[in-house]
Amino acid sequence: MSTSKKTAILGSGNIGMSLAKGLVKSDYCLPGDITLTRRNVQHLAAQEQQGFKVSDDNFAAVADSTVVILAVLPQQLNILLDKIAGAIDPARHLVISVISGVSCADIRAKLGNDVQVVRAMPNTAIAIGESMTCIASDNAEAENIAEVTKMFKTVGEVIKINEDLMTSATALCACGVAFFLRAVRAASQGGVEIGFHADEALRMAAQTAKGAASLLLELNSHPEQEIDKVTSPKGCTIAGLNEMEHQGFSSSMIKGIKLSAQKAGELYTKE
Ligand SMILES: NC(=O)C1=CN([C@@H]2O[C@H](COP(=O)(O)OP(=O)(O)OC[C@H]3O[C@@H](n4cnc5c(N)ncnc54)[C@H](OP(=O)(O)O)[C@@H]3O)[C@@H](O)[C@H]2O)C=CC1
Ligand SMILES: O=C(O)[C@@H]1CCC=N1
Repeated sequence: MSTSKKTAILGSGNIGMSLAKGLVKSDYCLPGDITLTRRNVQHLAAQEQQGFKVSDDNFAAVADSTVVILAVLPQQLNILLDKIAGAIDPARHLVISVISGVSCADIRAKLGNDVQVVRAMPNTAIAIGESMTCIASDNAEAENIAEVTKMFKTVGEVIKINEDLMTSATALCACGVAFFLRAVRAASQGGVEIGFHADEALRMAAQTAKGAASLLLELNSHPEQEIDKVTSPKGCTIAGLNEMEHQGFSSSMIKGIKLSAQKAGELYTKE
């Protein structure tokens, strides 16, 4: 990949914008290095004010870039690929796709067999540099994989996985943000029931969740190891925890993740 940071983010919705914000916040590149596209370009006025280039012309955005990030919905992809195919130069462009359920081979089938494609599965915490991003490719050169890893490492953690695990990564890490947020919301609702105002309950639940996750990451320990330290014999933690398990807490999380992974693999229809 060229050392140029000129990047086109095609499809600047929730994840495309989160990525753009994160890359600029981490000083990976400048707003002016990034062209954001969407069809309703009027919604990008604020980003234009911040120095990003904005456009509804995907072909021109690709022609002006070396890195092309695909960030539209799976059902919007084929129309987009048909539009940009003529602007892609395999010798110049690296294509990165964050789209769920679409393989590198699916993208090459539309853009040409020589195009190097890397799939990346970030999550919305990328906007604040806290993403868990999984990357995979079946044909990109080591140098390009290294550059994509560097890019996403500026905005969180990166793991390289086999492409056949990308739909699983989508469920666990990308959808996972929503799953953990719902858990935090539920905890805060419990907090209101036992006496706290909603705003303080939410703050308390969120910081507690952050601390719990940090224990695992910083001590490299297992959840049950840390849980054992909290559950005093005959105490209130084990009483609450066991009641949650009787109500299916772990089971519902596991079943939800399995269904999400299955659905992630069914989002794209080849044409
Ligand atoms: N949201 C998330 O947390 C994550 C999402 N993903 C994946 O990222 C992709 C986008 O998801 P998400 O951001 O949630 O969806 P959004 O609907 O928020 O974003 C999609 C964007 O694409 C734009 N768009 C649609 N068609 C075109 C086109 N032809 N040219 C340019 N822009 C276009 C839309 O704007 P307009 O209608 O104005 O064109 C919209 O802003 C999906 O494939 C999803 O699987 C991956 C990881 C995490
Ligand atoms: O809900 C979705 O389909 C996308 C993919 C991962 C996160 N959001």
